Order: sequence, then C-alpha cells, then structure tokens
Amino acid sequence: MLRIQDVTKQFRVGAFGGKSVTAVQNVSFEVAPGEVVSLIGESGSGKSTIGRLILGLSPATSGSITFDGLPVKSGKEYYRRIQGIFQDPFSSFNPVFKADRVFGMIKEAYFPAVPGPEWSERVEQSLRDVRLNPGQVLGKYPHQLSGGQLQRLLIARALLLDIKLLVADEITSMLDASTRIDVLNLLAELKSRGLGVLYITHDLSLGNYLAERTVVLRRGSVVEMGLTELVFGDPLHPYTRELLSAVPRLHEPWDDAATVDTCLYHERGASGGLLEAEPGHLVACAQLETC
Ligand SMILES: Nc1ncnc2c1ncn2[C@@H]1O[C@H](COP(=O)(O)OP(=O)(O)OP(=O)(O)O)[C@@H](O)[C@H]1O
Repeated sequence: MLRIQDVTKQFRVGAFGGKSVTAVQNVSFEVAPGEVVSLIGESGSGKSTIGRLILGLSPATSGSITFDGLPVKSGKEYYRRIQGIFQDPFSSFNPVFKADRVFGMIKEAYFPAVPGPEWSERVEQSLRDVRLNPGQVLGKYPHQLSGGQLQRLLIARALLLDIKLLVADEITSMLDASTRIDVLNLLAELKSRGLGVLYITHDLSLGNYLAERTVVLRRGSVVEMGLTELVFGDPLHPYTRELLSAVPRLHEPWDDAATVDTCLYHERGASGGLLEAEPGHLVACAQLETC
C-alpha cells in the first residue's frame, strides 16, 4: 500500500535560489493494492510533482511517503515494485535503438540468470497481456510504432517486473480517443490482478471512468477526496464543482474557483486537515485563500 502523509514540496527558485515555490502542501492520501486512485486538478496544481516524489525522482521537503511501510528509496529494489509511465511515450525511448531494448535493459538489471529462450517467452507473454502482437512490435524502432503501442510496451515492461504500483502521469493525453479507451481498459484489467494505479490526469471524465477514489488538488493542496461516485456525484468544494462544470470558453481566461457563502468545513467546526463530510468523502475549507 502506498501511503503519503502530510507531504510538502518546495522548490528553490530565483537567480540564487533565494526564493521558494510551494508546489505541494500537506498532502495525504493512500493507494491500496488493486485500487485506482485518480489525482486531478488543473495545470500547475502539483499532480506531476506528487508523481515524481512517489517515484523518488525528487525528495519531499517534509512529510513521509512509504510503500508497504518502507520509505521511498530510488534504486533497483524500489523500482521492482513501483514504476512510472509518462505523457509522452516517445521520450521514454532512445530513437536510435529498437523499442524492445527496454526489455533487454530489464533483463540485464533484474533477471540476468534467466536463459534467453525463457526470457523471450516472458516478453512475448507480457506483450500479449497488454494486447500487443509480439510479431508486430518486436524489432521495430520507436518511430515505426504508434504512441498507443509504445505506451503498451512500457506497461508490458512494468508487468515483467510484477510491479505493485503504477504511477501513470497523463499517459493517455497524447493518444487518440479509441486508443485512449483501450489503454484505460487495460489499466482496469490490471487492477483486477492486484496492481495499484495512481492515475494522474487533468481530464475528469477519464478519472471518473477508471478510479474508485479521486483526489482533487488545487494549488498544491487537496481540496476534496473520496469515493469517485461521491466526489463526482455530490462535489462539496467550489473548486471541484467548477472543475466538473468547466467547458472550454473561447477568449475567456480560467476563472478562479467561485466562492461560496457558507463553508461546510467551518459550519461543522472543523480545523486542520480535511473534514469528513460523510463516510468516504473529505473536503477542505471552501475559502482556501482566507483561512
Ligand atoms: N523543478 C521545479 N522547479 C521550480 N518549480 C517547479 C518545478 N517543478 C514544478 N514546479 C512548480 O510546481 C508547481 C506544480 O507543478 P506540477 O508540474 O506538479 O503541476 P501539474 O499539476 O502536474 O501541472 P500539469 O498538468 O501542467 O503537468 C507549478 O507551479 C510548477 O511551476
């Protein structure tokens, strides 16, 4: 189980690093085995930063991130259990090498003793598991494969490691609509095998499609989280409501979240953390800036 507790991330910025930007602030949530949790929020809300912290690509400023009780530790053993896949599949492949080199690298690092023929069989099985035809993708260069095929290759690579958690950061945003649904269905299938997935997206409909639980981030803080049907069916925070009702508006800037007259959080006398408005549904104060 992935457990993120009270995590804050600040980046040093400015000419001499004299200023800091708080990208993530006091964020806590969990991802259980076989569960898909979607992390949603507009651009700059801190989603990818959280993904990078979980993957050990950058250290948290404070708070703790553990997987099965052990802290994040970038290195071979950690990546055997947790892998990340990102928006642009082409950036994960070196264009001068054949795409299936990613499998050879896994063998070298993790399974050097597995005989070649057995390894080939394992690779082919993992390709079939992600509904790729080995004959159509093995031996090809990245530019000879589609974005959807490359994302599936990366998922197949992760399956060879028998990972327990996948951090999927906007993995469908560069895919066309039908390939996107195929990849989402694939993730849904993998979770039934016990894989936990943190599905990072700014596309709410995709989060809704896949996730049991949803975490809504705004400016680095969680404003609402809980069972997806509750967050989407009865959004309590004005920011979530705005996200859900947002439609593209030409020539209009994105408005700040609308303020509300009453704040459930304060009405119920909550302080610190999130208010449990109903079982499985937590919400922050509606007036983020002023309290
Ligand atoms: N290395 C960095 N140095 C300084 N600031 C950073 C760095 N990485 C991210 N930030 C800042 O942290 C904030 C959160 O960025 P992040 O990329 O996590 O947002 P996001 O929600 O993933 O956005 P998007 O959907 O556009 O990818 C932004 O204000 C961003 O400018």
